[in-house]
Amino acid sequence: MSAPLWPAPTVTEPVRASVHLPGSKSVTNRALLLAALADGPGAVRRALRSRDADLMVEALRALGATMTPSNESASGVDWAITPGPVAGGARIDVGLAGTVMRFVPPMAALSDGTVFFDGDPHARKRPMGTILGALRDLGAEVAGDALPFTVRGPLTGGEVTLDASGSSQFLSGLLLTAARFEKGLTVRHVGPPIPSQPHIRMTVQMLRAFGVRVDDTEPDVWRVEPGPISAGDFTVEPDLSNAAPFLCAAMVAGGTVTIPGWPAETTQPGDQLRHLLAGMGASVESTPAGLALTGTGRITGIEADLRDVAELTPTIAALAALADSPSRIGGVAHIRGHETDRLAALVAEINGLGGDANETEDGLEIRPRPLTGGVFHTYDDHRMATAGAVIGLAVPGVEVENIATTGKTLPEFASMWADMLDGAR
Ligand SMILES: O=C(O)C1=C[C@@H](OP(=O)(O)O)[C@@H](O)[C@H](O)C1
Ligand SMILES: C=C(OP(=O)(O)O)C(=O)O
Repeated sequence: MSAPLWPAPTVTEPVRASVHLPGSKSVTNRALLLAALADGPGAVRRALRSRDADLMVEALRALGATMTPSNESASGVDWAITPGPVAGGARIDVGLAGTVMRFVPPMAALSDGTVFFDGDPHARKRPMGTILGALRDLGAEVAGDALPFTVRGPLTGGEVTLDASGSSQFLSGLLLTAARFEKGLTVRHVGPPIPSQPHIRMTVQMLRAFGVRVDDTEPDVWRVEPGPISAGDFTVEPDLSNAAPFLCAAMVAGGTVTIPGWPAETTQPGDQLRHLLAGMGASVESTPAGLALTGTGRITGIEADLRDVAELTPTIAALAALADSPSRIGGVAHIRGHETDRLAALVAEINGLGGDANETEDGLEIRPRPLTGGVFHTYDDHRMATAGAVIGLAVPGVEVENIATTGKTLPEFASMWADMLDGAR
């Protein structure tokens, strides 16, 4: 059965909207895991409710934590979390969530029982070998080099060397549980640069917020001291990567989109949107109501290395396909291992609408060419779906396949999009 098609709304008038975004996926899934490993009951507030976050909650429950929701609303959910001894024997569904497949196995290795992991069909293709190899080097019994696999501890920690150039999540995953290893952990990265560095800073900063001592003073070396993870009360920031398509709407249609609650300081890579989108023609300012982006409907192409902000690539590529000058995006070879091969998918779908894009060794080249309507395939990738919605704003007749795939990180995307555009059509 083919997936349903969503007729992407086209705009004819400038947009004027304020868009409240729920919590960051990356912050939510780190906070939930740290709270489940802490030394007593704690709370994670305004946590994202989405497929990836729900998979994390179920994984933590399966490993022995008690997770109780309250105050559920459009801005998220508050979790009361009581850690338990990490239990073996669990079967964990990681879905297509990188944060679940890379962050939970080191926690599972605290148990001396076998824990089984599997996920969506495409999840079996996402790279796992680096982190599973590191767990093996540290003494865990690991069967498999990709999903499905089993992990059995306990491991006591120590030192490990790995090449995290394929995903920053290999490193973040090890660091998040490391304080609970008897000897702590020293991780040394050897290889090409690690992508998504802000996500590593997010890991280190959140570990410190939970009372863990981390030394990151030496380049490419991280030392986590053994000790308790302190229970506390943690509030999640809005998801700035999911702000991307909404901010882009003001660039495509003209007008202003405001995102309330944009943090003054943050480790989220989405914060870079302020500079990236300004470089493509927007004016961006902090206002008392939030971050406000004003666009003119004209988009300038971009030459950018997106290694640090790799998850923004699909949205930037969508804008580039609507720009009036060529774009060149580099530094993102590793996103071939994201929810889908994003470089291949973006080229296929932009060109499928009559565009002019090609892959390079580590990115994309996109040249201006008028686009026409058609089906925008999404490959179960939430960011492909939102990229299709951005293109559809300017191109009549774009139909986005399986818009429900946005539920990975933003289940309300379609209704939020419609609300934002109310009055602009
Ligand atoms: O740690 C995280 O929360 C993430 C790290 C990044 O992964 P990569 O380093 O694989 O790009 C990012 O793209 C992903 O969306 C979320
Ligand atoms: C790469 C992404 O997700 P994941 O956490 O599944 O790696 C993403 O959200 O763009």
